[in-house]
Amino acid sequence: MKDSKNFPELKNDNVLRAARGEPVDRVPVWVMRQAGRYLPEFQEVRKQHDFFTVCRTPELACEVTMQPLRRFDLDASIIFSDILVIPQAFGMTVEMHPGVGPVFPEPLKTPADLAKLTPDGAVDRLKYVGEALTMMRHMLEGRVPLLGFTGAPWTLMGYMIEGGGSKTMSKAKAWLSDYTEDAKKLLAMLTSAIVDYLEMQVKSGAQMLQVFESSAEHLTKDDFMKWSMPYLKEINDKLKQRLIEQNIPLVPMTIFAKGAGHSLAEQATLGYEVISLDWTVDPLEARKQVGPNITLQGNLDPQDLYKTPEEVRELATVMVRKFGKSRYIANLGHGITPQTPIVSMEVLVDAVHKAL
Ligand SMILES: Cc1c2[nH]c(c1CCC(=O)O)Cc1[nH]c(c(CCC(=O)O)c1C)Cc1[nH]c(c(CCC(=O)O)c1C)Cc1[nH]c(c(C)c1CCC(=O)O)C2
Repeated sequence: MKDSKNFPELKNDNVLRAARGEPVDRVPVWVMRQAGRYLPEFQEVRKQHDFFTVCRTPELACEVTMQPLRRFDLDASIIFSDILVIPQAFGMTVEMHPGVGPVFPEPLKTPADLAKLTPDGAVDRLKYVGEALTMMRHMLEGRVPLLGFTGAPWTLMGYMIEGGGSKTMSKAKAWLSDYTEDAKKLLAMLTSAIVDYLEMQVKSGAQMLQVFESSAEHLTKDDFMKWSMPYLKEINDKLKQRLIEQNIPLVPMTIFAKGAGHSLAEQATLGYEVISLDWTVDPLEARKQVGPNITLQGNLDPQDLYKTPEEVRELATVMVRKFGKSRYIANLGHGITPQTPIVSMEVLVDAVHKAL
C-alpha cells in the first residue's frame, strides 16, 4: 500500500518517532493552523480565492500547506482543509465569512432535519482531500511527515446545530437533553463518516491523524464522558481495525479535546498514541495523569506569541524542559491567531529545537 503511490522516503521522522515513544534527534514542533492568516502569502491566496475553494482545489491546498514550511524549520506539515468539510459532504451549506468564521445558512433545527442529511457516499464527496494529501506527499519530498485531520462528532454536531461558532452551545446542548435519541443518531452518523474519511486519508498518504474535539470545552466532565469519549474511542478502534484488516500500516493518532484537561487519565485509555493539551494544563501534572506510555503535544498559550521575542523564547524553553525530550511534540495549546508576528514563530521553533 505504502509503495503504491511511490512516495519519497521520509527524512525527518521525529514527529512519528515521538508519537511512538522512540528516541528523537530533537524535540519536534509544529503549530495548529500553521498555514493561516498570520502569513501575508496566505492572505494573498485568500484575496483571490474563497476559503472552501482553497480546500477543494488540491493545487491551492498544497500551496498554502507548503507556505509555513518555506519560512520555518517545522517538523510536520498538516494538510490545509477544515473540519467543516464533513457537514458539507452531508449536504449542508457552509460559508466562511471573513471576520466572522463559519456560517451555516440552514442549521439543523429539529430532529426532522436529520432526514435531509446525505451521509451515504460522503467520503466520495471528500475525495479532493485525498487528492491534496497525495499531491502534498510528493511536494514535500519526504522532508517532514504529512498530517491529516478531522473534527470529532460532538464538535461537528455543535456547528451543525448552532449554525456556526457559539459561546454557549445552548441549542446543541438542548438536543442532548431534549432529543437524546436523535443526538445519538447524529453522533453515530458522524462517527461512521469520520472513520471512512480517516481511512481514505491514510490510503491517500496521511502519515498521522489528529481528531479535533475543540468544543469539549463546553461539556461538563460527565457530559464529556457520555457525549464525546465513546465516539472518540470508536473512531480510533474502528479505524485501526480496518487498517489491520487491509494490511495497511497503522498511523499514530492524536486526540485534541480542548478544555478537557479534567479527563486526561480517561483520555489516556482511548487508545490514541498522542494527547494534545490546551494551555490550561500544567505539563508535569498532565504527565502524572496520563502515565509514561502516551505522547503529549502542546501547549503554549497562543497569546504568548504576542510577547517580545525574548519572552517567547523563555516561555517556550521552560515549556519544553517541563515536558522533556521523551514522548513529546511541541505545539500551541490551540490554533495560532491572525495577528501573530512572524518573528514569534521563528523564535518558537528555534527555542524548541535548542531547549534540550
Ligand atoms: C473548530 C475548527 C474549525 N476548523 C478547524 C477546527 C479545529 C481546530 C480549532 O479548534 O481551531 C481545523 C482547521 N482549520 C484549518 C486547519 C488547517 C490546517 C492547519 O494549518 O492547522 C485546521 C486543522 C484552516 C482554517 N480554518 C479557518 C481559517 C481562517 C479562515 C480564513 O482564511 O478566512 C483557517 C486558516 C476558519 C475556521 N474554521 C473553523 C472556524 C471556527 C474558523 C474560524 C475561526 C477563525 O477565524 O480563526 C472550524
